Order: sequence, then structure tokens, then C-alpha cells
Amino acid sequence: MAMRKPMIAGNWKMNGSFELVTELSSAINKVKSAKIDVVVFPPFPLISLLQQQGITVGSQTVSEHNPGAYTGEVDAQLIKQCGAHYTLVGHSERRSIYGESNQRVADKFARAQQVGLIPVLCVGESEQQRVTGQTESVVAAQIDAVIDKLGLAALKDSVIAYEPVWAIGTGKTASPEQAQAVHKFIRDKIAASDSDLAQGLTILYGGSVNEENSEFLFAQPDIDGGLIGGASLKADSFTAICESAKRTV
Ligand SMILES: O=C(CO)COP(=O)(O)O
Repeated sequence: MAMRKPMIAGNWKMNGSFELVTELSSAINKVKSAKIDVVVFPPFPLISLLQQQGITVGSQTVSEHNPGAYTGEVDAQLIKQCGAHYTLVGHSERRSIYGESNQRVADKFARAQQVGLIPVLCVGESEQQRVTGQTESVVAAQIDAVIDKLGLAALKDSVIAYEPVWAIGTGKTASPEQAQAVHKFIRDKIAASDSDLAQGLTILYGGSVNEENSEFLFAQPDIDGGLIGGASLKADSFTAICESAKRTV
């Protein structure tokens, strides 16, 4: 991953508080380094606050619509104004709990880029899909929905996060070899059309990453960092994961 800077992203999901912002931002500011990008995805109301503490931030989702009568949704432009640089799109919890289709995720990806937010496109198969041999076709379809809508070049200003659904919040991490195989599949798929784009693309792994397994995952050639859930809420764990990413550089 010589030409790609490792990224460690913390997805707080529906957790967090003003107190956690204080605790985590001081820990992250200590671990920050030019060697890695550290990004936090907190709930919407904490975006500005974290940004004011010097943390690079993103939202956990974004509306696909332009501003208007969409009660409860948050506009991409406003998220950007709050200081966010990134947004997750298509996290598996959004897909499964809120019914987001590949098409809708592609619409969100498009809207994010329209206002200059960098979308982090989350992809991954369920356990059932893995055991029935559908991992590659599921992941390919999730990526193709974006390519079909916007063209391959849209992936240039984006990040992909491979998060197998069976590994999220379960403590069942994909082995480094399992994760590497899917990351390589994604990079090869894109390289078939544009090898420079594929070589420059940051592909994160997510799903039960912790300070014990991060080093082995990040040592894989196509794994450029992690999207961390549970362990991103604990200063010690999150900073240890960041340190393990620094050691790969
Ligand atoms: O969903 C995730 C990050 O987006 C992963 O969550 P866990 O690290 O808690 O498994």
C-alpha cells in the first residue's frame, strides 16, 4: 500500500455524548500523525463540536435529496457546513434496519460528492451470502450501483469500506486472509478498468477490529486501514489501533 496513506475511522453509531467528545478528542489529538488519517463519524449533533476540537469528522449517513420537506433528514451541504469532510453511505445497519437499497446508496453517494463530501461506501455480505458463495457478487453489485449511476471515475474521490455483516459487532473478525481476499477482489475489479484509480483507492476493513487483531489486518497488502465500531468508543483501544496503523508505514 505504498502510495496509500492508512486511514483509521471511528464509527460511533448511536453512541456518544459531550463527555465522550472531550475524552476522545484529547486522546486522538495525541495519537494524530502525518503518517495516518484519523476520522471520527459521530452522531450529527456532535459533528461541529468534534471538528472544533481539531478532529477530522464525517457523518454516518446523508440525505440523497436536496433541501426540502424531508422531516428528520439532514442535508449534505449542512453537514459540510458543520465541518464534516466525509460521510458514510450504505453502512450495513442503514441497509438492513432502514431498508437502503443499492440504488438509494448510490443516490446518497452522488449527493455527497455534489457538495464536496467524500463518501465512504460501505459494502459487505451477510453470513448466509458468504456460505452460499455470493460474497463477490454481492460486493460487486454494491459497487456497480455507484459506477452505473456516476461512472467509474466517481470512485476517485471516495473510500470503500469492506465490512462483512457477520463480523460487525459480533467479535467474529474476518481473518486477515479472508479480508485480504475480498479487498483484492475489489481492487482487481476496479483495476480491470483503471489501474491507477485502483492503486490509489483507499479500502478499509471493518468488523470487530480491536487492538489485538488490527496489526495483522493492516499488514495485508490491500487493507489500507479500518472502520472501527465498538473499539472506537474507548480511548485506549482506538489509540492502540491508530498506533498499529502507524507501524505499517
Ligand atoms: O460497523 C462497524 C463500523 O462501521 C464495525 O463495528 P464493530 O467494530 O463494533 O464490529
